[in-house]
Amino acid sequence: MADAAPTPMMAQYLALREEAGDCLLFYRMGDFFELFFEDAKTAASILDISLTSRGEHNGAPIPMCGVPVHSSEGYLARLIRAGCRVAIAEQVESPAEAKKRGGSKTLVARDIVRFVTAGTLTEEALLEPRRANVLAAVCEVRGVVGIAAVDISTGRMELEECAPDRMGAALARLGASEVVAPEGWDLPLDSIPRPARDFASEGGEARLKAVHGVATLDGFGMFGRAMLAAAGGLVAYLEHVGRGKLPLLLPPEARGSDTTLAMDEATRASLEILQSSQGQRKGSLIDAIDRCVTGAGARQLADDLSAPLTDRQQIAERLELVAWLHDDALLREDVRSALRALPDIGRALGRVVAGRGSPRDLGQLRDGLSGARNLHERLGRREAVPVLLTRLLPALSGHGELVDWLSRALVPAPPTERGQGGFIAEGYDAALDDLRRTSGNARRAIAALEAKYRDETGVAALKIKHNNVLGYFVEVPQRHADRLLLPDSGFTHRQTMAGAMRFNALALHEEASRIAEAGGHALAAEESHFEELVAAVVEARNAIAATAAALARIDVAAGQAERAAQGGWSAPEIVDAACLEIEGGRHPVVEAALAAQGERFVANDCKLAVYDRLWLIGGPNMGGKSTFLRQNALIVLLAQAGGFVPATRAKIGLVDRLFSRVGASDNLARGRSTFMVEMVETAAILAQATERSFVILDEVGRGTSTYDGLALAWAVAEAVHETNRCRCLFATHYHELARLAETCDALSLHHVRAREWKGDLVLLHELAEGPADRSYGLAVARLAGVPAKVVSRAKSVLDKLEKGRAQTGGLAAGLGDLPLFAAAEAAREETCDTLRERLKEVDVDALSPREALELLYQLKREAGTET
Ligand SMILES: Nc1ncnc2c1ncn2[C@@H]1O[C@H](COP(=O)(O)OP(=O)(O)OP(=O)(O)O)[C@@H](O)[C@H]1O
Repeated sequence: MADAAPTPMMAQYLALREEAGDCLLFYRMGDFFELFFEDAKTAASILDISLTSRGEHNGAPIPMCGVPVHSSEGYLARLIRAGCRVAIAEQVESPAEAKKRGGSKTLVARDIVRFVTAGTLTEEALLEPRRANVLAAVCEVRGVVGIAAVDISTGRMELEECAPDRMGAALARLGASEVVAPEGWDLPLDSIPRPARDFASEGGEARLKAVHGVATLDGFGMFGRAMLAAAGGLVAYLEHVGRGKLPLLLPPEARGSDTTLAMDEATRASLEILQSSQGQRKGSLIDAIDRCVTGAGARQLADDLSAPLTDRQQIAERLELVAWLHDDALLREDVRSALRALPDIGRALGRVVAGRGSPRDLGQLRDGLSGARNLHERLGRREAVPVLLTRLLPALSGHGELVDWLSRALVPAPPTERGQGGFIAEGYDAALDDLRRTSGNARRAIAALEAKYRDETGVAALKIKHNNVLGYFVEVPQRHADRLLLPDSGFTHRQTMAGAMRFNALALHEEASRIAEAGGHALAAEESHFEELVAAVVEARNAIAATAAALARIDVAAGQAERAAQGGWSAPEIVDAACLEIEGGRHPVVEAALAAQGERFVANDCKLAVYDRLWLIGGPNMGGKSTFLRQNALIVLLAQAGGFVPATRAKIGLVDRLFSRVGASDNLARGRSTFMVEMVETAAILAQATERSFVILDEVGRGTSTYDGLALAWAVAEAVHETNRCRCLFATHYHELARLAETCDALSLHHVRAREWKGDLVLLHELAEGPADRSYGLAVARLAGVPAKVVSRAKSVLDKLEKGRAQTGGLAAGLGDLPLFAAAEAAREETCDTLRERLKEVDVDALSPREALELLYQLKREAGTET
């Protein structure tokens, strides 16, 4: 049977559906957004709303679900969080316009007005106040990866270039909620393919110039080809989702890859910087640090912690500001309470520029900018102001005219809805005041009419009411209607209701028209004022964004100072030498968790130097090894982010790259076994750590058999010591590794202390010098509640094993005569050198093809046997 021709509505729907691509289609019908077919099934199951059906398509019922327009934001938020993207199809003409266009049966025209995607949100309700929302575009140009990233809720845009193998780390730092990349390219995980032609450097450059109305980008910085290509892809995608309308984009900043402390994805995850291993903010570093009083401050702090600095001067400037606010508690509280009152002007600006601003957003800009001006006055009066603050201060003022204008124009608390008017202040526009007066007078006149009609008719229950169908009308109870029904009563019957009758009257009609007319004109006047104010804000967008950024930076510093004061933290000293001297160091997250249970954290020292750069740390399970490793990495990170650190004293030699390989993190979701992940990450460390890096390695080799594990741990420790020569803390359960201290002169042995007392294990969480005397695995097992029978059986197995070890010399028995790592390397180098010598001697031109082949075989044989 041939398919029936689709109804006009179905045809319209299907065309829009096609255009929506892989997004869900929200199809506007009256007060609802409706979803059909597969979209309906997906949305109904995510939103947990009922799935119904409406009409038929090709003989089958069409699945349908819908959400009310007025509460659609909440539903959108849930769909976006579940990983969906949504195309919004609105009615783009009124039913009256449709009728005029094509007769009474004409379908209202609809069009996709916008795509809502995770990376392109601006609505307050859809965004988390304390988290940036980043959209990134990546591509590769001649072996260089370009990354463009923007937080369109605030317009901040940055461009970056890196080698292909550093792309993962760069994307991990950005933590983008959406990534686009050219189709056909080997796409990074979960990215959205976009047409490759969008990612052209010339096109990107032209787009950026057009957006910012400049003839050259030189004023913003130096941008490589790959950066511009990525920017092109980013702007093109934004044009696509906004249907040609671009959101707020501030001038791009180039972020050099060596200006920030490099950390790969595994390191970020294991240090739990922005989220805990469970994927929540609770339990993360930022959760333990963040004392910002504004959302913008919290977002800036997240950015700082994701990208600590490597420039000593810049770090020192941030620290100076923190110290200034730390040392003066009154000043700090003053600044914080001023900031606390300020609305999020960065995001209000984003909405206004994107064309989705409300009168409330303008009100927020007025309050935020005038608050910034006040803060400027207060801080500007101070003497001996830190360098960073003197640079930030000018950005806090300078909006005088705009603030005054907004203050005059707006009511104190403007509404979010602008359709109803009522946001322009009285006294701002005399004509508007007149219109309002007219409609106000007319309202009063209507009240007077009601009294008059009651008098004339003698019906005390007479009321003048209003609805959208009849407009204004007179209503009386049925039993009093007779008098109004008389031919000369002056009233015309309109409607009979159960128990009541409704009438019209000439005078009432006139007053009603006056209200309607004046009201309409008043709304139009307010609308045009709104547009004027929006234009002024758009004009000043870069300066407003600079104010928002300055406020955020001050909030971060004040928050860091507050955190330091609460925890007794200290200002780190940043130096160039490759040292790491921490006295009384603590782990901010573990310490807070212990404090919540009324327990005390034991502070520990760490003292690494060029001549003692690798600490091998042993000791019982649960003894605090991992905690110690991480706390030192976190202290480095916090210090280079420009904040105080949880230690009584810290002297930190600048670190270029930070690596953390902690615990056997399962990554089964990615289809790799625990051990494989461990080795991949270890390989990355060995390949990338430099003499300026800091590495923490926790139980490398644990994920495989004892011999393999020990052998790998041994070789990795040696390589780190001899080749990478970085500062490193290495926790291990292999006692045998202690023998490395005999050959590696910059390696020393340490352990976390424990004691057995009356058969119970007491963990002291205290770091001490020297090798661990023994392991306490069985005692820990008992502590954990492993049945006594099993523990005692394990004890007899252990006794046997230990007896065996005593006889054979143990696991590492044969290692005494192992040549040093460096010596072994040198031997390998030597064989390479003999080959090199042989090759040097060959006169290629004098060889016949046959001889050449012969020689090649011979060289290959030698290389094979010698290595
Ligand atoms: N310095 C400390 N002061 C007080 N308690 C601590 C300290 N360090 C660790 N702890 C406590 O001990 C627990 C275990 O610490 P951690 O995971 O660091 O031990 P570990 O030696 O690495 O153990 P394993 O070898 O089993 O991985 C922590 O969760 C914390 O409660």
